[in-house]
Amino acid sequence: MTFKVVISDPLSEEGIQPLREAENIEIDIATDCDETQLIERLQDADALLVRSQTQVTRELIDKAPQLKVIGRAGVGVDNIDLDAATERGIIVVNAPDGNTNSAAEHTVAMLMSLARNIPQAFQSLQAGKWDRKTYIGVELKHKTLGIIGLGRIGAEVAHRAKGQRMNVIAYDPFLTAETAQKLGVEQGTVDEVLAKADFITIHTPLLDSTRNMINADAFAKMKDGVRIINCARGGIIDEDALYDAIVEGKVAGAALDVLSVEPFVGHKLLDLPQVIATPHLGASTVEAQESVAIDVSMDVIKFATDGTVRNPVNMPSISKRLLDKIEPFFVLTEKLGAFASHLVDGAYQQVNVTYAGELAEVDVRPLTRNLMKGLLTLNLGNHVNDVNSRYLSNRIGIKIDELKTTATKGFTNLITVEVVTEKGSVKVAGTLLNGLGPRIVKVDDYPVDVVPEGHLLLINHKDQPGAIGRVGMHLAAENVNIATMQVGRSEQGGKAIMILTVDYEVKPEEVEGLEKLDNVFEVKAINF
Ligand SMILES: NC(=O)c1ccc[n+]([C@@H]2O[C@H](COP(=O)([O-])OP(=O)(O)OC[C@H]3O[C@@H](n4cnc5c(N)ncnc54)[C@H](O)[C@@H]3O)[C@@H](O)[C@H]2O)c1
Ligand SMILES: O=C(O)[C@H](O)COP(=O)(O)O
Repeated sequence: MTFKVVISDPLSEEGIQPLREAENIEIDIATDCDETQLIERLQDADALLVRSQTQVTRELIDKAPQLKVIGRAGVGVDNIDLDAATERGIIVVNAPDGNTNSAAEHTVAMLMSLARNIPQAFQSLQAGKWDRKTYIGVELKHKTLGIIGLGRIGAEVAHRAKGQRMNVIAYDPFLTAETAQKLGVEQGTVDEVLAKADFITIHTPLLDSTRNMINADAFAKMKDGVRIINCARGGIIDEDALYDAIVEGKVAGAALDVLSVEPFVGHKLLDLPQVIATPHLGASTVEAQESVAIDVSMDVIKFATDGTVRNPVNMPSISKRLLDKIEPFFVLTEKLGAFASHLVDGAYQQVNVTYAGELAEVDVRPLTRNLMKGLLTLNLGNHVNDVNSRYLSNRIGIKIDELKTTATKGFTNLITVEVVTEKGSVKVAGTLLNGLGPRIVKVDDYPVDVVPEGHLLLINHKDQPGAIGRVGMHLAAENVNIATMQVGRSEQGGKAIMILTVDYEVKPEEVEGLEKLDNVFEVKAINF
């Protein structure tokens, strides 16, 4: 089957070459489309690739029925409705490293242009003037650069600023004293950065918590004559407050690559002679564009090939090292969840997943997401996947606990899921047998050895002579062939279970017939 990729913003031709060369991938370049036309092109699309221009709204996502991946050839994903994507189980990937250098270099270019009035001076020359007085600048050496957001780009800017012999003070909630020391940067609070800096550059994402963070209050805390650079995202600076601060003389100048609404042609800030601006060019270099387009193309190819990606945005990424350890267990976790889902009645309230043995040492969250996918699919359908299983569990109100233990009960690895519902609970344990695949080894208190494949019948009954025979006779009369049988009991003459593998899916009326047999308490049909 062909995997269709719609590209709605201009991407580097070299960068999308891997997609062109990939087998079974069809590319549809939809860069000239309006929204209605884009929705039409998305009807049979599996993936959508964008930059910052296309607004990937909830409405657009809702109207793209086959969409599985949204690729952002760049860093910022504020143009993509991540919640809507997650709810639909659509994985969003970006290219977090490909444009770091370009964005940092652009920031430095803006910093220098701002300090030396280069764009204004050139404009004046173009206007036929030789004005050397108006455009007197300031030096960077020994000035303080305040960096808000010391991630990939912020850190690169810090390196370069040190090269200009600037002092650097930075605030980032994740900045450790050790990293600050390594970068040669003073660590400060936001207020300290605002108060000490001669130049302030912003490198945070646009989030609810960063929207308008540089507002009138923040300007009031800054030095008089401060200069501001924003090559991150429009909306982080309150533009009216910046305008006022410049007009009042508090801020000596601003260099802006981004504003809250783009394109920002005609914005009032552009009328101020202290403002220089570029039309969102931070990532616009040949190198960065090729790199980010290759990164997302490779992730789309990976997704189309094995359903995994390297740079997920709406679920935690899994390092290669972790993936090597946990990948074999995905087949077990999904089946454990599916197995348990067939055994419980009532709305799920609590799910406890216990990991024992070799798994107790690693990050098991991806396995729990996969187990929840298995558990929810029976009732919610096939749109449940590893991306949205946590979201759907939260929405339903299921509390999930992950536990780790060294008590392996003789297995090298053991995963136990306990599902508590309003009507009761069930506990299923499974293991991955080296070379033999997954096995269910315990159902509630009954030790069993079941291969979770094909069509299973789980029969709760009383342990007494003839019970097995009656079930066998009944199924024979219904022409249901038994391939394997497992019997487990907690004590002689007590409650027991039979787990049968049968050749075909058992019909509901056949299940009802079994439940009418003497001393049969409950029958569940499980189909993998
Ligand atoms: N102008 C452009 O063309 C261009 C190019 C690339 C990236 N960007 C923008 O730059 C942003 C940063 O990119 P990056 O690759 O460095 O991302 P990053 O994730 O590596 O770094 C962002 C940093 O911001 C920090 N942060 C978050 N909230 C903060 C807050 N309230 N105060 C201080 N720090 C905070 C985070 O802890 C993180 O370290 C992107 O989100 C994107 O919007 C713009
Ligand atoms: O977030 C980013 O990666 C930059 O803002 C680049 O955006 P662009 O791909 O539209 O140039």
